[in-house]
Amino acid sequence: MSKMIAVNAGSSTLKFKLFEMPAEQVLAEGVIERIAMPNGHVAIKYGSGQKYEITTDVADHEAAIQILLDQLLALKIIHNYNEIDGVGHRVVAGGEFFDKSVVITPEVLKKIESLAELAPLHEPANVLGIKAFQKILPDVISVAVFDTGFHASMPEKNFLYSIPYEYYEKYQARKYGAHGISYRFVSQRAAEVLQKPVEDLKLIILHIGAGASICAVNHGKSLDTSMGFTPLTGITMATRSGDVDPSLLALVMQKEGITDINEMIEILNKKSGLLGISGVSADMREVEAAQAENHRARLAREIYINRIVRYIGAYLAELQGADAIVFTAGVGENSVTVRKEVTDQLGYFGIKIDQEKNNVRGEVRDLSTPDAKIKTLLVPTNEELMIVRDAQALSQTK
Ligand SMILES: Nc1ncnc2c1ncn2[C@@H]1O[C@H](COP(=O)(O)OP(=O)(O)O)[C@@H](O)[C@H]1O
Ligand SMILES: CC(=O)OP(=O)(O)O
Ligand SMILES: [Mg+2]
Repeated sequence: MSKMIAVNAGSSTLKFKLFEMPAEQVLAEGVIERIAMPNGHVAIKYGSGQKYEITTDVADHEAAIQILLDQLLALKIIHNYNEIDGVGHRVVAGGEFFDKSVVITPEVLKKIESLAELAPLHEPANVLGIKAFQKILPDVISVAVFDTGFHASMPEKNFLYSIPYEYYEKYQARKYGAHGISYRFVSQRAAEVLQKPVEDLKLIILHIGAGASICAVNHGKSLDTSMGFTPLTGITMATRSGDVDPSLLALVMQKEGITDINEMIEILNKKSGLLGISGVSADMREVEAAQAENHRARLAREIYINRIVRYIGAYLAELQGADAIVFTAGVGENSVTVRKEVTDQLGYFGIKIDQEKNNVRGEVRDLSTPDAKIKTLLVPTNEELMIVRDAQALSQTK
């Protein structure tokens, strides 16, 4: 028996689960959310039902990692870091270099650091997490589990952009997608709910959190996904723009006196999406609360819903139908109204949910009406379980 921890740094959150392995028993789990936003929040469950919760501003991911390390000891979840026998880290971008989970050696870490431009909001936080744990546990196995790995199955016609081919050959300029750890978990869990082998299913999974993307999963494999070279494109997100016409950037830069393209891309990453449209918040809960009186908050939600509907339509065409659409991640698991408003627009395809069944948060559930042609499922994601399983498997081969 051993204790292994899974560390999952998202754009607005740091999540962790400490497992007893190989039993996969969760000894403690927690989330530090609203990182770099007002009213950050820390919630940790541990022991026999104990809870630790505080509201405190969390400046950045470095501060979040420090809170995690401090609370592991302060709450006596462990008495000494040496009780941890292995660490698994979510790493968002593996490029074309990593299509599978790997043990983090100094060379691997260097390679991950060099891929930062493929996930500018995430990779630096992932690297911080890796280094922080390596510092306190230098002799313990540490494993990287990549978000892009699941999308290695995408065919060329889907991952290539319609730009000169030589850019792909020279710079691997292509779509990589993200949220693959989540898609791997959710597609398997959805297959269990549908009581069919995943190989027999066509699924459209909506991973909608602060970062948000959609994946067309054909026979258990990623066929296409909405995020691109970086996790910036696709649908509207908390602070990210999703798809925009790049020509627009030249105009905005010229008018606003922005001379550095990276500054412009940072605006698309950090000041756009729900935040940029509504001017209220990046947090869907606050945008929802404001929409009754605030036109721009309402508009932000309408655009958010529209982009999801648009991609579902595209993926229904690409997959030539689907067995189910599946909601997951922060918004997908918790927002009854987003699920309602998305599915309300998909009746044409035979997607129909029961509003009573939909009145739920964070539980596995089939939301469909009996006459729905395509099912709608709610499947909470569990990226940490996927991470720890890979860490455990690699620790056996070490
Ligand atoms: N009850 C809720 N209603 C609507 N949105 C919610 C609710 N609870 C959480 N969220 C949204 O979930 C998002 C966080 O999603 P999550 O997947 O945990 O984050 P990350 O993308 O950082 O991994 C936040 O932007 C928050 O607005
Ligand atoms: C890739 C990505 O956007 O991740 P998250 O949703 O965790 O921010
Ligand atoms: Mg996430």
